[in-house]
Amino acid sequence: MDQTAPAGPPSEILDRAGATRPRVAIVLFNLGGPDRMESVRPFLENLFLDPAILRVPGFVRPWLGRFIARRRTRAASENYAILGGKSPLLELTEEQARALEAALAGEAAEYRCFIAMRYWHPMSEECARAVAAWGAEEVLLLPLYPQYSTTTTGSSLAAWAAAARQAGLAVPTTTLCCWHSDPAFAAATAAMVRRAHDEARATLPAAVPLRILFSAHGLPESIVKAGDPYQWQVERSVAAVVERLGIEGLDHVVCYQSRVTPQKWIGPSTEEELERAAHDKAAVLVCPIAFVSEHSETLVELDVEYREEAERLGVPGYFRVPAQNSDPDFIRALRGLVLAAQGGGRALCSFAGGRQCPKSFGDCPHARAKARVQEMA
Ligand SMILES: C=CC1=C(C)c2cc3[nH]c(cc4nc(cc5[nH]c(cc1n2)c(C)c5CCC(=O)O)C(CCC(=O)O)=C4C)c(C)c3C=C
Ligand SMILES: [Fe+2]
Ligand SMILES: [Fe+2]
Repeated sequence: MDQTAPAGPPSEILDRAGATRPRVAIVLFNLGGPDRMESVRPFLENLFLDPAILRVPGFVRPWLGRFIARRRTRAASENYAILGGKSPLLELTEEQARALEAALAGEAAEYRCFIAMRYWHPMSEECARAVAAWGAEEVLLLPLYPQYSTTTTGSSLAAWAAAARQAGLAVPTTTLCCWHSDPAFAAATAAMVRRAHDEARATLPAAVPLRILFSAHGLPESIVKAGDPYQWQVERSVAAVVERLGIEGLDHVVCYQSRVTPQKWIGPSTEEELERAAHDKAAVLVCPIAFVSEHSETLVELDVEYREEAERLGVPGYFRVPAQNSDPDFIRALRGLVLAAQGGGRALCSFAGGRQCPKSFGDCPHARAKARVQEMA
């Protein structure tokens, strides 16, 4: 993806009244994914060499990270082969970027979205150079992870800080660390859940109960015990969506998918919840709650692997809520987050220069968790 922009001086950007408009770069973070089959192994190496992911002493990491990546390559390659030989994550993020720019057109600032993937291109270095070349006067860091984890947002922000320094990018920077309970995000997600719930209900016999499995990416339990706020924030997101749904007696549960290492991960696992649903003779509606784009863990793990498992177990129905992608209500929610951050009305957490998280974003125990990750690096 070519993020380079013709770099004109900021003063060339005028609003309708002829006044200058400040240039604000919005940096969208996501994990990234391989762009062809040959990239699967180096992508996995980047992932498992990250100290935020593989928490072992630094002298072991290069060897162990490459070893785990090599062992994981086959299973991951099979998944990307199902998706046509690459991850769709970059294209979907580019669509989100263009949709968000369109939603912000006509505002008092000139907004442009840039993408920084953590483990495959375009990564932070390339992105920071493009932001500098564009002549950004302000930067807003917006992770496409609603919940903060040291393994995702924390790792991306650390990579960005190093890349921005290297690119000589020294402009005021605001960080939107997490938006797990943002009312517009919750409302957009609830609307998607409701549509899928109604469709599922319409195809099921009245006697068959329907249970919503809010399925989030899992984490090793040790990371949560070390202070990572992710699980707590996932629970907050689910509570906000369920409240918005307002369905009395809604049968729902939070569960965790995508375990990839042998340690103990947080639970219950999505597989365990499929077993429970089979036992209870309940159909399931699976709602991804920590991903806002489709990718291998939704399109393969949820749509192929867990679906087959549900059939094998005799779960009487298996349905899925799509990821947000460029859903207009979701893009409007992102727009609201950007404007609130720029307006200073809901200035952010400790990452935003020591200011407190606003109440609507909940507690923000990130700084402590972040410090621990840096100690391990
Ligand atoms: C110890 C390993 C991993 C942790 C911890 C982890 C956390 C985590 N990941 C996401 C979101 C995504 N993960 C994706 C791919 C992916 N993740 C891991 C491992 C860990 N993730 C691997 C090995 C892979 C590669 C795919 C595979 O081998 O199965 C992706 C992108 C996938 C794509 O198709 O592009 C996303 C997105 C979250 C939200 C999270 C913790 C909060
Ligand atoms: Fe992951
Ligand atoms: Fe925060």
